[in-house]
Amino acid sequence: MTTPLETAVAGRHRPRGQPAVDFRAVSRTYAAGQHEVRALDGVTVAFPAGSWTAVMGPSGSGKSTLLHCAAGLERVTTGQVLLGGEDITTADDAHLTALRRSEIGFVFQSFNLIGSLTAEQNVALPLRLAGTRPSTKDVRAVLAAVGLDDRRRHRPRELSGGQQQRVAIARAMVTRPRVLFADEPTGALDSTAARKVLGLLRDLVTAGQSIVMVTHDPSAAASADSVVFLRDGRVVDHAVTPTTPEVADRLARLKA
Ligand SMILES: Nc1ncnc2c1ncn2[C@@H]1O[C@H](COP(=O)(O)OP(=O)(O)OP(=O)(O)O)[C@@H](O)[C@H]1O
Repeated sequence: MTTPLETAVAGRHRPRGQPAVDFRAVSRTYAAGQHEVRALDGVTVAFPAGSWTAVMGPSGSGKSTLLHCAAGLERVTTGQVLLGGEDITTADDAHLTALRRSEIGFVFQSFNLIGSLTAEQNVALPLRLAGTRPSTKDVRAVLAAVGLDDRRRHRPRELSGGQQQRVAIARAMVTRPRVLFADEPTGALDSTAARKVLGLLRDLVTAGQSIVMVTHDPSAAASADSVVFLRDGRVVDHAVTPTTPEVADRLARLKA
């Protein structure tokens, strides 16, 4: 029998051997007065499909920039970013917008739900923005998949932080994205709610979803399949299924 989570993930982007996101010699610089800040400095890294990768590093190491470049929210200065094998660095703005709507889901630390809309209406929003008439069945299925079927008429203020983040994950998943990007998804949650959100992300990966997550929290990173460490805009370390103390230790060494 297909579980609600498997239905939410769908077979559209099941792993086909190629990375979900592939960075090839990517640099991103920003002008800062007379100077130039090199937020990403020749990053070559592949984020495997059907896998959950955490990105860690000291403050200012380029984590958010990497996530934004991967999700097509920001353009790279040099190098290539391939999303499901397609080079998005050459895409024009219209194509990039279309890709963002259909191929990418984004979850933020602060949930970013619309306060005047119910959970159901928030989840339906990406479909409306994409010009599709949302099917009540699809919206309910994805809310059921995150365990919030009984909260669909609630507005964000009537939900706990953890429930709001699960609505945000449902909203990101409703378009069945190739990659789910998460920027500190547990940063605003207490440890119980954080564990539940991390458990949900694990269930999504088990159902075939690709996830790239930025976090400062070693225990959140240890929930992922692998961890990529950045320092000064460069990939400097990589760990596969590390424990929380191993992640904390490697991070401490980067900050030393
Ligand atoms: N729009 C911008 N204009 C100028 N400099 C920027 C801009 N965005 C980021 N930077 C700089 O690029 C570098 C990397 O920033 P980024 O936000 O990617 O780091 P981060 O690892 O996500 O940091 P944090 O953990 O503090 O969120 C920093 O030096 C930052 O000041």
